Amino acid sequence: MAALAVLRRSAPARLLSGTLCVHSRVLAPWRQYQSNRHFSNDKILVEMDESTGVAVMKMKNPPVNGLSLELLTEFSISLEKLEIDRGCRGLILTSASPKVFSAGLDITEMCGKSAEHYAAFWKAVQEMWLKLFGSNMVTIAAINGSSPAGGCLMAMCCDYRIMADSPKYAIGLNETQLGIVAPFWFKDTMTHTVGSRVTEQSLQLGQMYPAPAALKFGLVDQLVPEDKVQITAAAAMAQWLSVPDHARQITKPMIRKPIVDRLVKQREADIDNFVSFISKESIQKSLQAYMDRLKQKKQ
Ligand SMILES: CC/C=C\CCC/C=C/C(=O)SCCNC(=O)CCNC(=O)[C@H](O)C(C)(C)COP(=O)(O)OP(=O)(O)OC[C@H]1O[C@@H](n2cnc3c(N)ncnc32)[C@H](O)[C@@H]1OP(=O)(O)O
Repeated sequence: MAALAVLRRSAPARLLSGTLCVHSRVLAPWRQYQSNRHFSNDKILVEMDESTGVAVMKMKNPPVNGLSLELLTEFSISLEKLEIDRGCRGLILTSASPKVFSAGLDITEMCGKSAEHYAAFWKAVQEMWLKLFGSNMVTIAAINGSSPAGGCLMAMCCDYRIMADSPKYAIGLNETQLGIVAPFWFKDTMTHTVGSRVTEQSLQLGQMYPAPAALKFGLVDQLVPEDKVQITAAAAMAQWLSVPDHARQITKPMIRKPIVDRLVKQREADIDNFVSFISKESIQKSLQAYMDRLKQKKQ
């Protein structure tokens, strides 16, 4: 059975093998899911349209879709299920909460916890990135609200980004504003999306771009009225899926595999680096002060 699976694995799956070895389309796992082709965990809701082969994945971690360990774990499991399903060709990633796509990493996961917890958390962040950035499927981010830091990272992992056209919503890698540093693979993802010059400036300043500015820099590909984000994502997906899968799936890793491999080669060192950085007293103080500022903003 395992040998058969290897034989039937698609070429791109082999190209991305290593940590990303789940991309064969040899199973029919919808039989494992509910018959209505919806499946849901606490933090992730997936609706699969069998007629189009498109899955819509909604993050649902109110109030701001903080990327907690639980959400990240459920995300990776759900994505893996879709990845091995031959009937699923495209993924639209969006938020179940109005106004926020994702507030990025859940800061409470990085404050006042043990080294073991930080290591497990960071491994889950890496896993999310490896799976989403390395996906064989067409991936479209339907950004229906603000999307700082880890939220921006998730959107940038996708092949195409559609954002709600409102200056109220901003997107960017704002880590330096928190006194922390976007790791090299966040930086690589942004460079891949908008190029070196914009990335250099954005990362140093921790710049958040209102939607119209994000469009100008190519951080997002399209702006549409808020109530048209989902339907536009579906239309864009249909266009992407009009390209034969095999050709598109061989093309995508030509660009992405070297970026993926950089992290794969140094995953453990990257985890150690994160744990040692985030455990520093000065960094803990910065994060705590940032959380206090977020809370004060409301008063
Ligand atoms: C070596 C490498 C080292 C480190 C690398 C680490 C990389 C880190 C990546 C990250 O993603 S860090 C997270 C950065 N995220 C942010 O800065 C976003 C902060 N949040 C906001 O800007 C806003 O909340 C918003 C997303 C724009 C939404 O605004 P809104 O007005 O709708 O909500 P409000 O601000 O009132 O927040 C509601 C509630 O949620 C709490 N909150 C917000 N963001 C986070 C978060 N990222 N993690 C945890 N909690 C968060 C906020 O405090 C409020 O809580 P309260 O109701 O209890 O007051």
